[in-house]
Amino acid sequence: MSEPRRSIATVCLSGTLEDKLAAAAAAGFDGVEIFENDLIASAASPAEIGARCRDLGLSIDLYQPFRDFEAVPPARFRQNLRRAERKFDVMEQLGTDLVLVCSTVSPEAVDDDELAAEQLRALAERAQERGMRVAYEALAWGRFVNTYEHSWRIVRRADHPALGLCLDSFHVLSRGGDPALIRTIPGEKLFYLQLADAPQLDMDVLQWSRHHRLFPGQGSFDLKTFAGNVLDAGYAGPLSLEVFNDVFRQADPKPAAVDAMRSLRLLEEQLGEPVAEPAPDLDGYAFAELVADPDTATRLSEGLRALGFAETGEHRSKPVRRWEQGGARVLINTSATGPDTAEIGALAVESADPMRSARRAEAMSSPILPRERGPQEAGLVSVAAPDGTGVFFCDTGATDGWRGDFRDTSTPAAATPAAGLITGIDHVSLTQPFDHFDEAALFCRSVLGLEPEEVTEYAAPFGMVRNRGMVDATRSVRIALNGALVRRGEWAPAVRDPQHIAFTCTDVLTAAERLRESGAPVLPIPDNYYDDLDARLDLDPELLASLRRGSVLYDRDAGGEFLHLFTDLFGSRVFLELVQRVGDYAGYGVVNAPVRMAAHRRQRMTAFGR
Ligand SMILES: O=C(O)c1ccc(O)c(O)c1
Ligand SMILES: [Mg+2]
Repeated sequence: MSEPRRSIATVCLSGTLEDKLAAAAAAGFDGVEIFENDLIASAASPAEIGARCRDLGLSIDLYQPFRDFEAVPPARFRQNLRRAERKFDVMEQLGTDLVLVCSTVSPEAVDDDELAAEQLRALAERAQERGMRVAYEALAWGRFVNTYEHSWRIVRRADHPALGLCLDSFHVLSRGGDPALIRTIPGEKLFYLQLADAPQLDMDVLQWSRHHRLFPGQGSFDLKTFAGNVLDAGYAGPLSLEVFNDVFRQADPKPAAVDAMRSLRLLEEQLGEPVAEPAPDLDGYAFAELVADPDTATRLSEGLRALGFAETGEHRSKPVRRWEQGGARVLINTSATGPDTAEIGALAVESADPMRSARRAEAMSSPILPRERGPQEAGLVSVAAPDGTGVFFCDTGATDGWRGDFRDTSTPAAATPAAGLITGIDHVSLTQPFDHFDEAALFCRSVLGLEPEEVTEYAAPFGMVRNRGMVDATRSVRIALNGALVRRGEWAPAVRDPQHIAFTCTDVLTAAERLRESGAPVLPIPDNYYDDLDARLDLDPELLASLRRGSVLYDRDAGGEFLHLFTDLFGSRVFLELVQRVGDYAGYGVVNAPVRMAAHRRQRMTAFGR
């Protein structure tokens, strides 16, 4: 397969037609499908739009959709032909030669393949006279034609060189269709390929299609097999994204188009295209960096010390200090301007080949961030996740590694009672801005090579929340993505977009005991929670009493158990967690998140009287 052309339907993106074209071009697409409504609302003439696209380096690969054309009575058919000629005029000015006709949903249409084929043939004949072609697409909810097999029977019957098929992965896979037969269709009859993923939802297929489509790799459709069959059949047109999605329709089109491009590259990679070097193996976190104002940083430092961390280094040129315990490393950067400010500025992962990680990121539409670098400082490479969090690729063991950027300040660690129980970073949890949840998952997947885990949705005090873990093959790097299911209202109490670092702890109950004695800022968990644990899980009374005493939360799954505790908030959104996985527990204690959220709300109310 030679490098395919990449195309995107304007319906995928938010804004006016001009906004959409600019975003598609900036993200590197070769072409667009112009959705009719976008053109109709534009003040630019079709010829001007055509010229704009040429200036931007975009071809117009398809004009769409032309609806309710076929299998109608003669009077309607004459009107439809007239309508088609007007659209051919538009296409001529745009400079495109392919129109998409989707299978009829009209109440006037009749169930007559012969008639449908005959009328489509007449349309193709008119198109051909004008140097154009018609791609017939079976909508999953088409009145009579709703499978690609059926649309192919009609196209074959019509037997006209200017009539072929448009295959859309959504319409085939949403109905559980078998894409294997695509391979039997001659490649020259496959005029166009539209790609969309979707989450597996049990709902009306039209609603599903119009609101919930996703870019490839964001949902659960097997697009690799689908697109592979289309290419194997000899299809030589563009790979085109056609994603109707309520969130993307209102999201900034520039990053959305970049995300779309990333999704196509990931799919091409799955199809065997060498679009990027493979993601190197990861081996845990090198560090996590918290950026805070000086006051909040002081409280964070005290919090880390209470958890048993020791300050071990000071950055040579930046206001950053290094804290460590076991394999857990946290940088505290005091460059934020307060008040009450702390956030996770960056994550750093151990990469088997940091430069290869960086090249892969660039190939996956995540440019390397420019970085100021002082003398004697390592050439660390980082990229930005969609939410702005920096991601560094490190080789901590290397002689010129990031540690050298710090002057050692190791003073004998203050003998904090909890010292020694923390061994590393288990996961980092990031709340995604509403518009970026699926984008973040795709970033983790395509750039970092993490695999997505199950999506969990739960009702929390301030709204529905989605959670999805992203994890590497050896489970050494886990990122927990969280996001609201609907855009958050103005009623926004408690913690906005919380973020936290979860440390691996060898014994959370002992840690809790010691932290309690030392007066560390452990988040208090109410009795109701423990009464319910007892009712649900019938835990050993002694264990239950220890959990309750230490404000330790508990969960279990098929693989094992999970004990965890949280700290209070530092600033308005950051907190820390100690976690202990017993056996093969795979989750993140999501079931306990609502209790934690309400507890943080109480903490904020007490601290600020609001
Ligand atoms: O939802 C629709 O109407 C619609 C229109 C054109 C398409 O290509 C499609 O897949 C769906
Ligand atoms: Mg389609």
